[in-house]
Amino acid sequence: MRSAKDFFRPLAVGAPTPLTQVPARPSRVIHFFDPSNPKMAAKVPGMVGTVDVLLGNLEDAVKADSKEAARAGLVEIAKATDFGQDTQLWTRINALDSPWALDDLTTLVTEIGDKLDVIMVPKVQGAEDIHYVDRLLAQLEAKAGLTRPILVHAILETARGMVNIEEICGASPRMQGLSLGPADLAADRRMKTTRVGGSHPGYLVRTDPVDGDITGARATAQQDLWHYTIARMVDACAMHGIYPYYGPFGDIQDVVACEDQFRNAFLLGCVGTWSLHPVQIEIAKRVFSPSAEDVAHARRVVAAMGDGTGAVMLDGKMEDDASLKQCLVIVELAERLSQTDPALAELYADARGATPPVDPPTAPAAREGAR
Ligand SMILES: CCC(=O)SCCNC(=O)CCNC(=O)[C@H](O)C(C)(C)COP(=O)(O)OP(=O)(O)OC[C@H]1O[C@@H](n2cnc3c(N)ncnc32)[C@H](O)[C@@H]1OP(=O)(O)O
Ligand SMILES: O=CC(=O)O
Ligand SMILES: [Mg+2]
Repeated sequence: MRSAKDFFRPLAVGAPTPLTQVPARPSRVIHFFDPSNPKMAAKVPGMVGTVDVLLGNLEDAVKADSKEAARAGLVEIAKATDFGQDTQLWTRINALDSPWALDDLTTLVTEIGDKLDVIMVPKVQGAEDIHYVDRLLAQLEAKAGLTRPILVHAILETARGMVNIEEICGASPRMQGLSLGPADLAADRRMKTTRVGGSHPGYLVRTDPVDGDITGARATAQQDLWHYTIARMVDACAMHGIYPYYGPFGDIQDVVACEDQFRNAFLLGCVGTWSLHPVQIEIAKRVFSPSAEDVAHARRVVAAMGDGTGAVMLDGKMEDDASLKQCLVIVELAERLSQTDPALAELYADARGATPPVDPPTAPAAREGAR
């Protein structure tokens, strides 16, 4: 364990000073591409500005004999591309127990460290994995003369990683966030599924039999296999001031279920998700941006709550300090997204115009009468 006084000191002489807060940049959609695939690589420059994050993937989904080509391809793309202010460049390196991880880190930080915002580390098992990457990154940053620390994002995709989730989140000031890795996590937990994310028709609840007739018609409802895991991840991230993300949704054609899964994660507190195919980009951007209706309602509550204390009635519902805090989450997110997304800025400005007038705060005497 490091002393609190040392936590924000660089881990190598000449390395940049660690950040005390994770920059709050939009990351609704983390778009994966394989830098060794010429067709995908060619599309990357044209995607700048259309996604919040472009992620050059070096790990799973890149063939073993293409690992070096993917790494070299990413270096080439990063050097040749201006990512502008609104699109970040991330990478997913190979697993720390693979023969490629060390070369991934060494090459990427020394060659394109000034362009890389976040390094995603797969199959993180505990704080020791983050400590290893943390020190190595500091040495490489010092060697490369970087002035800004590269942040670290861990994928939650082993049972051990789940058990150690809090210590992973708090292992380094570099920690930017966590993503759910449902495919590897399902395998590691020995879940009996064969899908990449999403739920399963066999995971359901059924209503009780009527008059003891167990064979009669009984409604069932499919449940979310990932509810516990996502909720756990959201709490751990919130506690440590870092960001939670859904991960891959592998059924590219089922855009409807993809949207549902993303929305569940958004409602539970995730800030973004991965897109594996261009068709998932707009879904992710739409779902992880609050709706105009929610923003308009949240603004009404903020206006109605005045100094933020006490209770008021709005549309027949009680609002108070706690519901105000929820509304502020929505309003602040809308304002942040408006700074980088002109279409959302317009949408949310229109929502302001459409906002119905706020009822005057209910006077204590009137509230008495309403009881
Ligand atoms: C499960 C655990 C994990 O680790 S998930 C993360 C790792 N997996 C990935 O990163 C997968 C990334 N995506 C892909 O490899 C492809 O999208 C897969 C799913 C294989 C589908 O590819 P394909 O059969 O070519 O799709 P398609 O014919 O519909 O493509 C249409 C055009 O779009 C392109 N495209 C496809 N995916 C991307 C992408 N991620 N980024 C940029 N471009 C993409 C295709 O190359 C194709 O281009 P064109 O029209 O032929 O010029
Ligand atoms: O890497 C992602 C996963 O689901 O596994
Ligand atoms: Mg995985």
